[in-house]
Amino acid sequence: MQYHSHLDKSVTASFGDALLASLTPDGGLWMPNKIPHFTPGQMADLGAMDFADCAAALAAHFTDDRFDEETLKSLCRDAYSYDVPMMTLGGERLDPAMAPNADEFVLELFHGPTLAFKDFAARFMGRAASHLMASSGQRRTILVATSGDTGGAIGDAFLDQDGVQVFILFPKGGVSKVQEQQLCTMGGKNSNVRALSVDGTFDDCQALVKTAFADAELSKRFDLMSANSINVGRVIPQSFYYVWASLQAKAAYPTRDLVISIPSGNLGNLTGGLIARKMGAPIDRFVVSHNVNDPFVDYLKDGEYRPRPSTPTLSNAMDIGRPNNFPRILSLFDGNLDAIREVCWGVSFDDETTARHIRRIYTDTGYLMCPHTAVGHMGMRAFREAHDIDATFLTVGTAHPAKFADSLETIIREDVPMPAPLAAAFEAKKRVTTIDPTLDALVDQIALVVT
Ligand SMILES: N[C@@H](CCOP(=O)(O)O)C(=O)O
Repeated sequence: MQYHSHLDKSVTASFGDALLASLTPDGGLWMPNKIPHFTPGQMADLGAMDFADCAAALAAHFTDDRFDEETLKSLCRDAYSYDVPMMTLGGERLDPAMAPNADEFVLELFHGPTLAFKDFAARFMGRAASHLMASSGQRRTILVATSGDTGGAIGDAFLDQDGVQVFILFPKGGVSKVQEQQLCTMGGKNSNVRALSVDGTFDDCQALVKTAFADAELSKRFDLMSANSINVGRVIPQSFYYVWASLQAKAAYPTRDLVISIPSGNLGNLTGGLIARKMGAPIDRFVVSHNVNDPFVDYLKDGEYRPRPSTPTLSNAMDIGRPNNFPRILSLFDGNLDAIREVCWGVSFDDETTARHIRRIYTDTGYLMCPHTAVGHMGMRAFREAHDIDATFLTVGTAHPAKFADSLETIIREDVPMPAPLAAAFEAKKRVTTIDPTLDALVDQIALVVT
C-alpha cells in the first residue's frame, strides 16, 4: 500500500515513512492510494476472528513489507489485550439469544489502559513506530495536541520507549480534572512524557503543533512527529473496530440495517468509520454527533464549511472549531457533498440538553455515560425519530465516565467511583509546565530535553 498527499497525488510514501513523517512534504495529509475492498465472504471470515486478529489481518493491507504477518499479529495481540463489548443500557451484551429484541447498543471503546477509545489507535501507532525505529535506529520528538483523551493514550503508548520524547499540549483549564491528572502524571521524574499546559484553546494547541511542523528546520532539528489524527498511522487503526463491530452486529441481527452514531470533534473517528465502510463493512449510515462546536453539521446542512473558534463545553474532548480531518473526508468522497450526505447525518446538542440526557438515562437504567457518549446517544435517538427504519443502532462509547467525574457528580448528585488506573494517577505527583501559545515557548521546552 502506498500513500499520497491529499494536495498532490504525485507525492507518495510507504506506510512506515508516512507514519514517521506525519505530514506530507507539501504540508498535506497522507491518504491511502486505494482502500482495499473485501467481499462479503472475506468480511465474514474477518468477523469470525477475535478483534486483535481481525485488526492484524486488516493492517496487512495498509502497511508495507517491514510488517510481516507474524509481526502484525503479535503487535495487535499485544496492543489489544482488552475487551471490546457492545452493551445495552441494561447491561446485556450484543447477543441475539440473550437480547433478541434489543436494537440499541453502546460500543464501549473505553476498556483500554487510559479508558478512552484513543487507546486503539495510539497502541497500534506506538508499537508500529517502535518496530520501524528499532530497525533504523531513528529517534523522534512527538508533539500531541489534546482536548483531553488523545494525550493520555499517546503518553501511555510511548511511555519509556527508547529514542522517543513526548510533549502533550493541552488547553489550560480546558480538560477535566481527572484527565489533567492523568496527563500530568505519566511516568516518573525523568519520564520521556511531558505535559505542557497551553494558555489557550485546543485549537491553539493544534495550531502550535502544525506551525512547528511547517518549520522545516525545526522539524529536522528535533525529528518531530505528530501523534494526532493528522497522522495517517492514527486514522487507519481507527477503522479496525468499525469493521469488527459492524460484522458482529450484522451477524447477530442479519436482517436489520446498521446505524452508528459517533461523538465527533476532530473527525478522526468518523474518518476511520468511513474507511471501514469503503472496505465493505456493513454500515448503512453514520450519525455525526457534535456538541455546539459543529462546523461539520453546518457543512452537511448548507454545504459551507466555516471553521470557527471553539466554545468550552461539558464534552471538552470535542471542543474543536477547526477539525483536522475535514480535508480527508472531502478526499474520500471526491468533494461530493450529496455522496457525503447519503452516508453522514449530522446533529448537535448543547450542554443543558446533554446534562439532562445523562441524568435521565442514569435514573431510568443505571447506565452512566460520559458527556461525549451522551452526545452520541442523543444523536442516535434523534436519528431514530427522524427515520423510520429497522436497524441496529450502535452508539460509540468514547470514554469511561470516571474521566469526567467532576461534571458527572454535579449532574447525577452521586459519587462516581474511580477505576484503579485513574485512582493511581491521583496518588502520583503532577508535573506540568504552563506555556504561552507561541512557537518560541514550545521550542524552549523541547530544547530543554532534546539536543
Ligand atoms: N478529541 C481529541 C482531540 C485530538 O484529536 P485527534 O483526533 O487528533 O486525536 C482529544 O481527546 O485529545
